[in-house]
Amino acid sequence: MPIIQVENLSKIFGKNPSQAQKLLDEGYSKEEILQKTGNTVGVNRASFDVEEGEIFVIMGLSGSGKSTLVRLINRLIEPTEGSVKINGENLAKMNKQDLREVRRQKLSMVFQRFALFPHRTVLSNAEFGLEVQGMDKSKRSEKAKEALELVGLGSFINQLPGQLSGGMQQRVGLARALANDPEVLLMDEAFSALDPLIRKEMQDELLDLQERMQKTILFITHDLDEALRIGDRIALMKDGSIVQIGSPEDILVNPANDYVEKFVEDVDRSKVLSAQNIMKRPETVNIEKHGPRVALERMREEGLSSIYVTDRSRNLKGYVTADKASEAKKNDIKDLTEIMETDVPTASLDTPMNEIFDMIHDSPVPIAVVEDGKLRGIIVRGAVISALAGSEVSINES
Ligand SMILES: Nc1ncnc2c1ncn2[C@@H]1O[C@H](COP(=O)(O)OP(=O)(O)OP(=O)(O)O)[C@@H](O)[C@H]1O
Repeated sequence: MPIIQVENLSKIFGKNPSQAQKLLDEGYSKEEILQKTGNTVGVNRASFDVEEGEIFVIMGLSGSGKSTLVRLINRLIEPTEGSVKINGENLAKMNKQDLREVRRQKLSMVFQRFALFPHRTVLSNAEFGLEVQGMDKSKRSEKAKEALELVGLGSFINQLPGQLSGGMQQRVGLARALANDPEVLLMDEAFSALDPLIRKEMQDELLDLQERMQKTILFITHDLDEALRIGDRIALMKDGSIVQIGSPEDILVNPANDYVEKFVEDVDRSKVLSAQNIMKRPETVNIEKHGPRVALERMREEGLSSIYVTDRSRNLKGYVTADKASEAKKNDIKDLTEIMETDVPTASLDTPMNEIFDMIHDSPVPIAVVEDGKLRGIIVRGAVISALAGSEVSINES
């Protein structure tokens, strides 16, 4: 079961939310609704699941509804419509006591401005959530120390926040949330106040932490690069609605509409896309069955100047060029092995685009994408160029 289930969730601020929702459903825009009714659309019928152990990013420009959505998820505000379930339990049905328990044990917030107490030590700040829960001193110290170790602050526990850099302060905030050992970390623009280099460092650290601890993380950001970098999946919001949910690659390669397309136009694709996103189904000949004559025919039919050679189980053996095949045919050579090149340019499914770009530059043949020795696809020059340029690319798996 997904750990968070959001269904048809709406929040409209103002005096007549149900009238506004009706207009929204009829297709009026957020702006028109504000003009007509004076109500503001916060979130409009959002639906998604967050699976255990994933980093789910909610991404959108300022005012698109991210914070409202997070506040609905921990029920700091009440929805106009729809539901939020945590581990299958409907938040709307919980009393205050249950809700407090959920916030404590299941969802921990990490904030943008760290929310640290300046006169408390790092350790005491990290203990804060546990202190509020009434955990005794020695136990909470132990847990807070563990969390501080995890974020690399083990030797700073007696410092005051003011003695630490911004990045380190953010780690204290993160340690405080981790000390609670929540099922889900809610991170609302958690890295937005950090300068770019530190921010990147924190992103790496979060990914690393995630790998070690398999936490479920709901991460809010207005920064597309950040979203693409850390998200397993991203929900892209505009005017309160989710316009697309998908992996970073999905969003780049198959933008759902003009808005998303425009949005991702300037992204450095070389960092996000990998071989599997741009490979296509290869034409091949079978080393056990075919000779130079068949290879040549196939290349002529498909307009290729070379063709990959595999065995019956698709293990990659090499390639032959049209020139060699035609010469072999003339000289009545029957065996592909005699004319086959075995020095093949290969990539794996997750080889990043920038490496492929470098490889394809001086490669006489398309790059072979290989997994466990088997040929999974090929990458032609044009696909690399058009993917980098952001135009349509075809995704084909063999
Ligand atoms: N308490 C409120 N009363 C009225 N309108 C609100 C309230 N809170 C948010 N809104 C409106 O709801 C919309 C979504 O705001 P929200 O803060 O969720 O966006 P956001 O994507 O988090 O933006 P930011 O990145 O600037 O925080 C905005 O139009 C905002 O003006």
